Amino acid sequence: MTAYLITGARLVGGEVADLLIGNGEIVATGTNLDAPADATTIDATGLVALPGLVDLHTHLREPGREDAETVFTGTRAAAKGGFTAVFAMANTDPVADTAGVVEQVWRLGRDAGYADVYPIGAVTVGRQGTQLAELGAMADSAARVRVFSDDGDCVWDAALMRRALEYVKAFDGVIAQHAQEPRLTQGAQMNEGALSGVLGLTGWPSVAEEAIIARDILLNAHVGSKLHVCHLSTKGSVEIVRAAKRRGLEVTAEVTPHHLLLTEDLAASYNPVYKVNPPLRTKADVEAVREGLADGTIDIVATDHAPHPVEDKDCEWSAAAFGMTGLETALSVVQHAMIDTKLLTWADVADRMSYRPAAIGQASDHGRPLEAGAPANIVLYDPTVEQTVVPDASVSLSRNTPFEGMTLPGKVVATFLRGVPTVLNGELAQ
Ligand SMILES: NC(=O)N[C@@H](CC(=O)O)C(=O)O
Ligand SMILES: [Zn+2]
Ligand SMILES: [Zn+2]
Repeated sequence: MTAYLITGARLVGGEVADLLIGNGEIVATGTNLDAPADATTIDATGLVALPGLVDLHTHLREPGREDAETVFTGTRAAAKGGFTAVFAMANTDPVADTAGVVEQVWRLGRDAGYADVYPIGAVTVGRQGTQLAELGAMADSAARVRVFSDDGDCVWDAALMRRALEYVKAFDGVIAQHAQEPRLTQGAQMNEGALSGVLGLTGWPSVAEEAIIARDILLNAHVGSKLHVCHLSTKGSVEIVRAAKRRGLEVTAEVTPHHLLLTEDLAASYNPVYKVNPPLRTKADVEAVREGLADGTIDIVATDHAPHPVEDKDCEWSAAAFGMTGLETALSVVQHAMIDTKLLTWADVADRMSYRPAAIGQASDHGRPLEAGAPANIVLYDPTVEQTVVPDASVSLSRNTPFEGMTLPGKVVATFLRGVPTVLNGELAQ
């Protein structure tokens, strides 16, 4: 295994240091390190060194929709975005609701070698919302599932949600909820407000998200388990989570890069690339989720990378699939929305995109400070360059990025997974 000496990197605490990598680990950090003669030196002057990013919410689409993405292509996109671990959502075909399917996804990730894949198990059989899936069998499987979600759909039945929260206590699992009250969002196409009226598109009201979040926080307080809120998108949701945390109630929450940057106005184009669940909201909501992420109310950024093939997006708005890709652009969007606005520091970004998602998902090899003895999961990032987003430059199988044509700051220069480069000089290494 090649040893690497990374020189002159800026660590998240602000200090400039060298990092020596060998045998999959960080051997030493500091200056004038004693590198073996055959070590490959990487000049990281001017680059930020972050712990490998961890995405708690990725759609890899395999099995079933290999025309949109596979574990191989999705983890390549992850590596290009600086991620060393991704949690793969269960809304595949077949649904990841058994030990067999989650083990298959886990193995595909291991064989691809671009990022560690942690399968998320479905909460209910077939994500149908009626009967609990084999949560214990998935937890005990080789994939060691700890995060469960019916994402794409809400676990709407309060009794079932309660039982799921109770059940996962046995193995310290967490239920990640897609908070969407189905009766309030029937046929919903975009954020509900003045604009949805003008555009003639059925609205998805904020209260449909907030009502489920409030209910689940209370349910979880009642049973004493672990609740995680997926892709929180409204000002009211931030206020509910903030109040719950003040009261000492256990809940964690995520926001996507697109909800940190984009607003519902984009729907006026009727271009389905901007159609996503939950929908893009208002400027006030964007400001609130930024503040929530800055003050720790929202724990993490998660991409909700949701690749779709052209035929599912290149159609009339109401017929198009919900979802946007996001792995390759996540760090640049976070720099633009949160660092360049002085709302977060690089140390905060390490916290929101590596330490905390790894802790919530119990990915113990990941989310560790860049110190001697830690697995060498590292991203080297150049915050000084700018790039214009070109969908065809993506290594994902899908092209549905809402950031097309935007010029965003930053570039991932290198990604290391346990000491092996998955990205070098800004390109996939293998
Ligand atoms: N976010 C989306 O708009 N779509 C996701 C499902 C989901 O995350 O709810 C998908 O699987 O395509
Ligand atoms: Zn969802
Ligand atoms: Zn999702």
